[in-house]
Amino acid sequence: MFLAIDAGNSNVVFALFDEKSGKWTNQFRLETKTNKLISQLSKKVPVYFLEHSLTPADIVSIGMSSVVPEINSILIDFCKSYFGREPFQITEKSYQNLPIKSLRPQEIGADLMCNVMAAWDRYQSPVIIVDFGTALTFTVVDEEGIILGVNIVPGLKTAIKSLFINTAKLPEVELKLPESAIGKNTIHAIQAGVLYGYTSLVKGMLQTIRDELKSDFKVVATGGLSAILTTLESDFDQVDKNLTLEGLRLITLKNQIR
Ligand SMILES: Nc1ncnc2c1ncn2[C@@H]1O[C@H](COP(=O)(O)OP(=O)(O)O)[C@@H](O)[C@H]1O
Ligand SMILES: CC(C)(COP(=O)(O)O)[C@@H](O)C(=O)NCCC(=O)O
Ligand SMILES: [K+]
Repeated sequence: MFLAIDAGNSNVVFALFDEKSGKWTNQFRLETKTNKLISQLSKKVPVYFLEHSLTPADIVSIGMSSVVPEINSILIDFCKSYFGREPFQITEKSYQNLPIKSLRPQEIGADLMCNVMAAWDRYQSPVIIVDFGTALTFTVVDEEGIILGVNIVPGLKTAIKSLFINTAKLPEVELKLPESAIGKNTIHAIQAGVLYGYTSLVKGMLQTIRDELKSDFKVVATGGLSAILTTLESDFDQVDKNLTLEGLRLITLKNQIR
């Protein structure tokens, strides 16, 4: 089995791909927070494997995408000790023989490159990938697979958390779409503001990008929070929570074959 490790700013996702069935069969998340990560890795990964009748020897290849440099060595050391092998780490060097191209390979997040790889593999046409993670990102890819640019705004949870942190009286609220766009109490006010506000942000951003480029794009949504804005269903051609994982697998494969 192939193991994908996708280290984002909130969660490190472990996902297993079974080559026989061609499916992502298992997935679990740990919190990225560095102080907890080492103990979580050594406790939770072996327990997960045991509970799912898996053994470290089932893993024949590991690919890792990280946008959190300070945990890279923790993850690599864990792979060496538990799986007995190093992960293939996605870096700017991994992009040289791909059908997609970034004009700023040292700068773009590895997760965004993975997203582009998977979306390009699927559509091979202009595409915008909207990733609902800690950050909410829009990655714009042209008809030749060249990444035209990335837009970054605070993610939904990040926006809610920042209100809680930066105010005296606002609570941290659940990410839930209220029935009315007009807040009837403080909790609803934040939920309506962030969830309806972000609905308009996403719709508006997609339209602004289309207007600027004077062309149409497929739109693929991904990320842990991609299903929360049900108000956006008609704006996406596809919602695929495994997009980053799939791209991570494809980039690892391309690099291992050479
Ligand atoms: N199935 C889910 N339902 C609700 N929230 C989720 C789910 N999966 C992930 N999340 C939350 O979504 C947020 C973004 O997750 P993710 O896309 O993995 O972010 P990142 O890549 O920045 O770590 C996190 O706060 C995570 O806890
Ligand atoms: C934009 C991001 C913070 C998104 O991270 P995430 O929300 O997945 O944790 C990450 O892709 C990153 O650090 N990128 C570097 C800058 C860039 O992509 O241009
Ligand atoms: K991510």
